[in-house]
Amino acid sequence: MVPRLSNGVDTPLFEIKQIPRKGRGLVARINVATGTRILCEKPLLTVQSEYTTPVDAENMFAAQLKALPKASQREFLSLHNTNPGKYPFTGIVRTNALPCGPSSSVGAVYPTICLINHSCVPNCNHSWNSDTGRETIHAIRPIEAGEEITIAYDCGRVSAVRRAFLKVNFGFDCICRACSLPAAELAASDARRERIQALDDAIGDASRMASRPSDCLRDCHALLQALRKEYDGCTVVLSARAYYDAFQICIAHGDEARASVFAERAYKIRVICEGEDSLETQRMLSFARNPASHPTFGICSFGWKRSRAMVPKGLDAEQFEEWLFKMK
Ligand SMILES: C[S@@+](CC[C@H](N)C(=O)[O-])C[C@H]1O[C@@H](n2cnc3c(N)ncnc32)[C@H](O)[C@@H]1O
Repeated sequence: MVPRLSNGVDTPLFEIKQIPRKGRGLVARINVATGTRILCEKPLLTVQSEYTTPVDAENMFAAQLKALPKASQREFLSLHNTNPGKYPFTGIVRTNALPCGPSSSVGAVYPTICLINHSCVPNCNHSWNSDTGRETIHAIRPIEAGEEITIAYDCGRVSAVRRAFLKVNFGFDCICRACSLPAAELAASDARRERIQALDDAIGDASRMASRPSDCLRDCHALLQALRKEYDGCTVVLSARAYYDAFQICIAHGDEARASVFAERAYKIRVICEGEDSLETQRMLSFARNPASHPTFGICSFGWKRSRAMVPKGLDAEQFEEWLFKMK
């Protein structure tokens, strides 16, 4: 089967194929460039995370399904179910629903996106665009013709944690490239993910940001390096978050110059991972253009006060990074 894209592009980017030990999946038909929007889909069904009883949940899904056109009902019923039995609709939802945003309690089921298998080192990013009410899939590195298209269903913790999460929430044992690494390499990957988590926690400490901003900025630098190594140089949305953290540290201390560079970098990553029409992408662009519009401008101090025009010129790449992250 060769689906056509619904966004006006007439080149079929992928086909649906059987993938060994994973059921169906999407495979690239042609080479796909980083940042390409591969899919953009409306939900078939949306799901609140909490229902009072399993029967309530099943009845709710049945009612939503009944209201759909016949073709959509067939699409929903053809989706994989790791938990068939007494509550078939709930089983399909549990196997397939993706959250509508990173911390949303609402999930959604899609006709084609739900055929994309998981990888702990995915080549695509999935994101919910609340403006358009659609889920989008973007390539976060070049994908070769014949390669499987993958997304991460989880948020990338150490192997034991994410594997347990995938088992409990999606009902499968992950066989992706990262989970199949030899023991020593898996341990190294886990150590990097532990470090990523520890750095992220340290950067999120507001009192440290106020009292030791240079340390926080250096943690952002270390976090970005760890992400690059762990995710094989892919453009991951976690890097956009790290740049936005760096932006917030600088702007809280009055430095519009560094803040504008960090927001510009966060913007460019969001364009790749989510597209120009994502609200978060647009938010980063507005901060790149006017960092002082951020509500925390100067909230900690004006100790780093520097206008946007004071971004240094004529430095080589290494010198610029040293300036940007206050390495000296
Ligand atoms: C959302 S569905 C993806 C499409 C599915 N393969 C199909 O045939 O319709 C999720 C299911 O795909 C399989 N799957 C996805 N990613 C996998 C992975 N990394 N390792 C093993 N199985 C995977 C599991 O059976 C999982 O429950």
